[in-house]
Order: sequence, then C-alpha cells, then structure tokens
Amino acid sequence: MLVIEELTRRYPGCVAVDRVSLRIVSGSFVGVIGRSGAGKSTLLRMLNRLVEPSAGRVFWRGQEVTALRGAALRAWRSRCAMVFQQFNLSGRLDVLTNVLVGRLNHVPAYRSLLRLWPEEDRAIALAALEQFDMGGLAAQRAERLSGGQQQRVAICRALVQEPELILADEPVASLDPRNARLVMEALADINRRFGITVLCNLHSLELARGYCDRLIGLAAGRLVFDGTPEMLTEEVARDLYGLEEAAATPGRAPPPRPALTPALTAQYA
Ligand SMILES: Nc1ncnc2c1ncn2[C@@H]1O[C@H](COP(=O)(O)OP(=O)(O)OP(=O)(O)O)[C@@H](O)[C@H]1O
Repeated sequence: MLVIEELTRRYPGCVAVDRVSLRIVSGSFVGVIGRSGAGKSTLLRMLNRLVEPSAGRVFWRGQEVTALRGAALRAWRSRCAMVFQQFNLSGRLDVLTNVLVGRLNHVPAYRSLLRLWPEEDRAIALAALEQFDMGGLAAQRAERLSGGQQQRVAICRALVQEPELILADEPVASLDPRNARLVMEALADINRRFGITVLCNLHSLELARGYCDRLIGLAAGRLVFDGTPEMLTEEVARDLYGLEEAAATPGRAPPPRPALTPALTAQYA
C-alpha cells in the first residue's frame, strides 16, 4: 500500500501540490490526470523524492519514504523506478547498455564503469528487451530508434531495476497515437505480469480510461477526482478541467459543485 498524507509542495507564489491524501493498493495501475500545471509531475516526483515535499508524508508498505536519508533514500529510489517523457537514454550507447543501466544498483560500480556487466545481468536485460520484441535491437545505438522504441527501452531499463513501483511522468506525451498505445501496453503488461504498482501522468483521457484501473484528477494542486475510468464521464471530465480554469482565473469562482459527483468535489474546498 502507498499512503500519501496531506502531501504539499509550495513554490514562491504557487502551491504546486496542496494537501493531497491518497491510499493506493499495491498492484494498481493509477492514472494521474489534470491540465498542464495542475501538479501531476510535482506529485510524482515527491514520491521518489526528486522534489522535496514542503509538508506531508508518504509511506510505502509501512515505511516512511519522506523520512529516508542517505543510503536508505538511494535504496528507495531503486525500488521506485521513474520513466520520463523524454526517455533519458544515452543516445550514443547501444540499447542493451542503456537497459543495463537499470541494473546499476545490483552491480559493483567498477564493473559498470568498465562495462564489465555480469553475464546474468546481460541475460536479464536481453530478456526484458525480448519481452517487448526488441531483442533484435540490442546492439543498435539508442539514438537510431524511433521515439516509441526508445520509450520502451526506457521501460525495460525501469523493469530490470526490479522496482516495486513505477512512476511514469507523461511517458507518451511526445509519441504518435500508435506508439503511445504500444508504450501504454508495455506499462500495463508489466503491471499485470509482475504486480508492479504503476502511477502514470497522462494528458490523454482516452488512454487514461483505456489502461488505468483508477484515475486521480488534480486541479490547481488539489485532488478533485478519485474514481474508476467509468466514473470519468465526459461531463465529469469537463468539470474537472473547468475547475482548473476557474482556479487559475483570479476572482472567478469554481463551477457549482453539483456538476460533479459529491465524492469528487469533497476536497475542492
Ligand atoms: N521548480 C519550480 N519552481 C517554481 N514553480 C514550479 C516549479 N515546478 C513546478 N512549478 C509550478 O508548480 C505547478 C505545478 O507544476 P507541475 O509541473 O507539477 O504540473 P503538471 O500538472 O505536471 O504540468 P504539465 O502537465 O505541464 O507537466 C505549476 O504552476 C508550475 O509552474
């Protein structure tokens, strides 16, 4: 279980994430939706402590993540893999080496520096690539791959980390619709097959509805929707995005609450 308690991040002049509380069951595939600037990236990055919370706490399987320091924090980051919009591969390195980077926490530093990856790790990395039909690309330079292939390589890198949680920050935002679906399928496959909890920021409501089993909506840093994909009707989605617009317009009140189901607006106060 991932427990988020009153998580908050303030910046000068704005509250990016405002007292968000959530309980997420292990093995879920959760989509985080909301307009640009709603706080989705900040929320995800606080979970692996790339961004430090201003207030609030995070627990994973009973351990307080927000209290971790030094080696314990590094260990948490290896249990909790990130997938970024821009893939973050080393373009000049081959695909297999890029995936092996995910094994860094399992291999002594000198071996990785000298690229003396143990055979077992090479086999794990290759198996991950083969799982997504990319074994044949192992020797290619990463920069020669399409965006969709690069993102799936980044997902393989996350997978070989053997994480308990994957945080995907708009993983399909720079991909065409076909590649976006392939990447979402790769994440869904990992989630189903290995029971890895996935939290995924998404702009596309269609993908969010199609792949996630729970959706969380943010508007101006606040949790304004928490429900199943079926609950996110067109009308509710319009209201969710309308809340953001209202919050961003000084002097303009949010739309009337009855437009949303009561549970959805409970925290928009
Ligand atoms: N380092 C920072 N310094 C100041 N303000 C920031 C910083 N990072 C984020 N913000 C602000 O916090 C708010 C939330 O940003 P965040 O990137 O989390 O939103 P988002 O929903 O992920 O947006 P997008 O979909 O465009 O990535 C925005 O108003 C943003 O300008």
